[in-house]
Amino acid sequence: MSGERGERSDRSDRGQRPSRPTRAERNPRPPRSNQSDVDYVQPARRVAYEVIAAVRADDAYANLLLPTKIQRAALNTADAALATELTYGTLRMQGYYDRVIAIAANRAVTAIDPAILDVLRLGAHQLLATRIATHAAVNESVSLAKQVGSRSATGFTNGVMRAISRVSADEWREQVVAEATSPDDKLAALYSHPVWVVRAFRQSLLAEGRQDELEELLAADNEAAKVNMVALPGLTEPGLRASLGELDAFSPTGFVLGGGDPFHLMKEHDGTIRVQDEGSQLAALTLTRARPVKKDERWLDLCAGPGGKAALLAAEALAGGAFLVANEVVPARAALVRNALAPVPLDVPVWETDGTTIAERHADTFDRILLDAPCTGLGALRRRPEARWRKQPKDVAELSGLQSNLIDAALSALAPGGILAYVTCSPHIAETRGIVTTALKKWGDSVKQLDTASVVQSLSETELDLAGDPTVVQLWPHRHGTDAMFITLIERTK
Ligand SMILES: C[S@@+](CC[C@H](N)C(=O)[O-])C[C@H]1O[C@@H](n2cnc3c(N)ncnc32)[C@H](O)[C@@H]1O
Repeated sequence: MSGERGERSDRSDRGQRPSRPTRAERNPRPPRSNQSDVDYVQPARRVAYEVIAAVRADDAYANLLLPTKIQRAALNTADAALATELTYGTLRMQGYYDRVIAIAANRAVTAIDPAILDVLRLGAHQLLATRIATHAAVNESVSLAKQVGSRSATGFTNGVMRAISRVSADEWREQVVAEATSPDDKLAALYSHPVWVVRAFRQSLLAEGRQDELEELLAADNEAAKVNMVALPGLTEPGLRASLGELDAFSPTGFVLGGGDPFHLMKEHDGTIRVQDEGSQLAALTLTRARPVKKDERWLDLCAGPGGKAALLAAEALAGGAFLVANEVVPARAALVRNALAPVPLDVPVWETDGTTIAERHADTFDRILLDAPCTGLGALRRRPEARWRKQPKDVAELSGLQSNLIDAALSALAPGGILAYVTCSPHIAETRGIVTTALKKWGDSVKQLDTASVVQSLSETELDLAGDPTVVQLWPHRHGTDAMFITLIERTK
């Protein structure tokens, strides 16, 4: 598609470091009353396009870049919601839309100019998953193509968009399924996940005897996550959660925000309420409430950045009379931990050491350790729309080496009788049960797994539907409405 690789408009954004406004932002086109004006791109669509392009070209994170773009473009509430839906919807369903585009364009998507492919992905989303009028979706996609591609790209975009619009969403699903190369490829296509992720999820569900839930799980990843918040226990009024939203089904500290800007609320309450997934709250509380806290216990959050769980641990340590240390190897993330801890009136040192070396100076020291391990994040795909396309099987292999070293270090740093909570926001077997099995083998009768399911059930507001071996708890978006957090408690016996 050489003719489409022409001059691009100013795409100076660099994703994670949004700094200079783009030319379009500096000189926004005023809305025109003439709908047939093919140059006009509605600001919400432009913002969505710019984020999608920055995610592809600059490895930007949509959840960080989008709010900045929305603010710069001064979008009103309705347009901000539209830009968010278009961005997240397009990025999540990118794998599916690429299959549709390949059929409609009669060429592999790898043969399409990436900037034009972004235009087509955004256009396909509008045609197949929104109520946006066909003419608006087609015309504005062509306008965008004109601005980011060459003259011939305009005709190409027009042709592909019209081809997509001629067939209903249901018929497209049939065509895409007909081209799938295997049953797993069919699931990957329909639910827009990479095949290796589909297989990894099946393995995780299989470990619980719940493999029949696979399609439900894949579908749940494509739903927008609710805004879940934590109210730090002991630092907020008991009735606050109910006054701000709906109480969480399981977490005794959480609620689903009823409306309004969560960050504004967070400021208003001096950081004692903050955005936090319900599963993350359960993970932190599983450690702090596994058994009654004795005064002066020593706690460690080994991989604390950006500090969401550290803040909850600190509130619980304050209530129980324990000491807490937080550790985070990346200095910028350690700064975020300090910010997260600021609302809790407890002196929490924040160390910046490599967690794998923690036992060199602090062996046999801590009564409770949270190891919320660096992981692929495959359990949080609802909230990180592009993550599924960015992660690769090799990431699992790399991370599992680090996870094994961290769990060993954490077990060495536990005092005899102390408890480790090993947690990941990934359900991948290699990052969860695999890591734990290896550590248990290595440590023999010096450690034992605890009945983690009983601990989680005992602190939960209502009973959770948990399956399989009770020494591990796997939460799921489709079953619990949480991220797919994995939690297990291990006690050091000697
Ligand atoms: C899953 S995140 C922790 C999330 C955190 N518990 C929270 O709730 O906000 C894992 C963290 O581990 C950090 N990390 C990675 N390797 C590490 C190491 N060797 N030692 C300590 N921290 C590490 C990462 O920078 C990342 O901030």
